Amino acid sequence: MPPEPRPPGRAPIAPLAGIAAVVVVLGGAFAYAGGFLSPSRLSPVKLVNAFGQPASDALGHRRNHAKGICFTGRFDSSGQAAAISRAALFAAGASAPVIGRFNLGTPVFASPDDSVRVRGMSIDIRPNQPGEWRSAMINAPIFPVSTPADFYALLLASGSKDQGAMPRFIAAHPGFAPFGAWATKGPWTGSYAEERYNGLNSFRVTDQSGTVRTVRWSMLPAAPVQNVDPATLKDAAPDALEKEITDRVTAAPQRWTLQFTVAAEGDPTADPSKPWPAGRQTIDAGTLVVDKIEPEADGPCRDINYDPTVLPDGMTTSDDPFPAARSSAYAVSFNRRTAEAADYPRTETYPETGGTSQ
Ligand code: HEM
Repeated sequence: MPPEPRPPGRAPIAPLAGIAAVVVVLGGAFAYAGGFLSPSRLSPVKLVNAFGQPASDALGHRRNHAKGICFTGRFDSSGQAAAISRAALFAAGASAPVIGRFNLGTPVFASPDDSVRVRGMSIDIRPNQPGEWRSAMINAPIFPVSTPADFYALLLASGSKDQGAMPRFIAAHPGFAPFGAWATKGPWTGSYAEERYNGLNSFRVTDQSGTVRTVRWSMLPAAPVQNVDPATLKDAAPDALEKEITDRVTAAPQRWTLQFTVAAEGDPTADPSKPWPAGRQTIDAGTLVVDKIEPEADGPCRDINYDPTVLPDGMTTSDDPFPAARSSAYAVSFNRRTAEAADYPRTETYPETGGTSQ
């Protein structure tokens, strides 16, 4: 049936008002999500901005852990973690390719290798089936703060020109002391290959029967650890760590054991600044084998976002608030650096990622 003709002079107000209402609601939702309606709320944009603006020659790089080098290899499961997680990559005999990145915990891309205390390892395990797992770990044994809000306060204090800002932060956050002690008095190594990398955040794993446990994990190096005087690192070239790991892996693959630690009742699972008591159950889940190093500019890790919430079936986030905060902050950093890709051009396209993976 054809529609009845509308009486002359009467505009279709109701449909237009409906569209306007939808636009207002959507605009409000975006403003809320962007933090414009609550300027005091900690947003991912504020967190990322707190790392500071990159120098012009650092555009296109990560907003933290900006300096790094790519590796590829594989993860060979021991089968032992199948007892706590049904994730396919932990099944006995499973093996999956890995794209990873050794990195330094600094927003300053041009930092000399000896000047940065925190070293990181990022892994993206990609089985040939659903079940990808990404993790970004550091060599510190504990995190400096308890909450994302305290991390924001730490970034503001450490970036402040006010000489008193850090002492005031430390006085107001006594939980910072163990990290401070590690950072100032802990041992140094002369190689990415000799570091133990710790996930620090707590996650939950679910086994085949549906039982849920809370875990943290670490990568334990197979290479013998030789502690060095940091003063000797100062005499080395600014990119000495990158050259050393390239030479070492060219000579022989390097290995780490992925070890899970299972929380007991009452352990502080929501606070990565607090270690769990010694003697907790540990499970050696398998071996990470690193067999190739590539410069980041043309390497397969450059365009990966090592978002810690990319988890396979059999692993989920826990009551630890950091992974969600990290996920949203990493997305902001990823979006900025990929939008600046022209400032950090590739010299070739990496076939596996096509240069556009996330
Ligand atoms: C709220 C807390 C945190 C914030 C805001 C934050 C922020 C960031 C940002 C913006 C990046 C760059 C991401 C990219 O462009 O892809 C990054 C990278 C990284 N972060 Fe965090 N981070 C936090 C906590 C942590 C924790 C707890 C760890 C270790 C346990 C960690 C380890 C790393 C590592 C290893 C990388 C390098 C990842 C890569 O190779 O792409 N971060 N972080």
